[in-house]
Amino acid sequence: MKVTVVGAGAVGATTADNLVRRNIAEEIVLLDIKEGFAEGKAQDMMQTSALLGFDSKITGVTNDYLATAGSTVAVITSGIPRKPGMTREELIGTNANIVKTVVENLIQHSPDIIILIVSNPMDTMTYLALKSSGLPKNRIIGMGGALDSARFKYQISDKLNASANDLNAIVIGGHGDTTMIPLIKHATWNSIAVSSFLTEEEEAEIVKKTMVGGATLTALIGTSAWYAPGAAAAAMVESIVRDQNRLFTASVYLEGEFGQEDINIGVPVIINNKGWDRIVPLELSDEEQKLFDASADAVRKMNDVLFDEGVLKR
Ligand SMILES: NC(=O)c1ccc[n+]([C@@H]2O[C@H](COP(=O)([O-])OP(=O)(O)OC[C@H]3O[C@@H](n4cnc5c(N)ncnc54)[C@H](O)[C@@H]3O)[C@@H](O)[C@H]2O)c1
Ligand SMILES: O=C(O)C[C@H](O)C(=O)O
Repeated sequence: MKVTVVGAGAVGATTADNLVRRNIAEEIVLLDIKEGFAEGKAQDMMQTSALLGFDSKITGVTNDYLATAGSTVAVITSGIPRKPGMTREELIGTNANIVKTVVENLIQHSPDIIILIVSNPMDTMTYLALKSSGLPKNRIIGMGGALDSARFKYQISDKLNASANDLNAIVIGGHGDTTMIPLIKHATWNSIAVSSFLTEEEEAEIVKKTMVGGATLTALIGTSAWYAPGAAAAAMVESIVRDQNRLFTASVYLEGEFGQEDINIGVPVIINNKGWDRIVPLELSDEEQKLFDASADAVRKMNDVLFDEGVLKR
């Protein structure tokens, strides 16, 4: 099984590193537009195999899509990350054309491919990948909710002094500082509602910290995060290639589900070898539905930019 990772920068290389060291795919191709960059990162990772004991093989290439032929999955991380003080949405001007071209190139050599979009603004990039490629909706998945949910669990675990592994908690909606919706009232600690251990103020603090999780790290590091994003992308790839039927929140195309249509946005889905297989129904309170609708409005506004700028035709 071959997996391609496009973009050998911080997130792409971390995704590839997680894939090789955990033997998730036999063959990984790391592709970047910067001459020699992916080749160097791939060699560096291969040189850890004798130390870590994996058998996967990773090859780096400079913009050579022939090398990606026959890939089962591709993870697209190519594009620019934000700097402190920026929003993810400000990246659209540069990243839209990169993502569109990369998708075209991938499909040309791997017509049956499942594509996982990481580049920001992720929900809009996922919508662009779907609309520009014409691929079946189940084969285009946006990675954001898996990361945001992991950050949500981290914040709850920190507050409760509990293991994050004992928590069940998801974030739905757009992958943006103001659009994501951490569902605190649905969160449980091994089936016990976390609300029963937290004050309203503590819950609000957890939700706020989760929503600005990416911005907080960007301010600290000077560029956006990569360890948890890479781990989240690799976990989703694993569920595809090992047909695990894991439940993640992911940005998928809605056709009336959750009261929305013609949009890619984060909802709970099952991920397996078909891509995203099905949406898992979830009852939202009136307040949660209102937040979801507002989040969809904001994502749709970003999607409109694609049409206004002529990247997509109506
Ligand atoms: N969805 C998420 O949860 C999430 C999480 C983290 C980062 N991101 C996004 O992922 C993207 C990458 O972040 P990063 O920190 O890895 O950035 P980075 O700058 O470290 O790496 C990006 C890489 O993309 C390459 N690239 C640019 N154009 C290309 C093209 N046409 N073809 C192939 N490669 C190309 C660059 O050469 C660079 O190596 C950003 O847009 C960032 O905002 C999303
Ligand atoms: O914060 C960012 O810009 C990158 C990514 O979307 C993240 O959440 O880490």
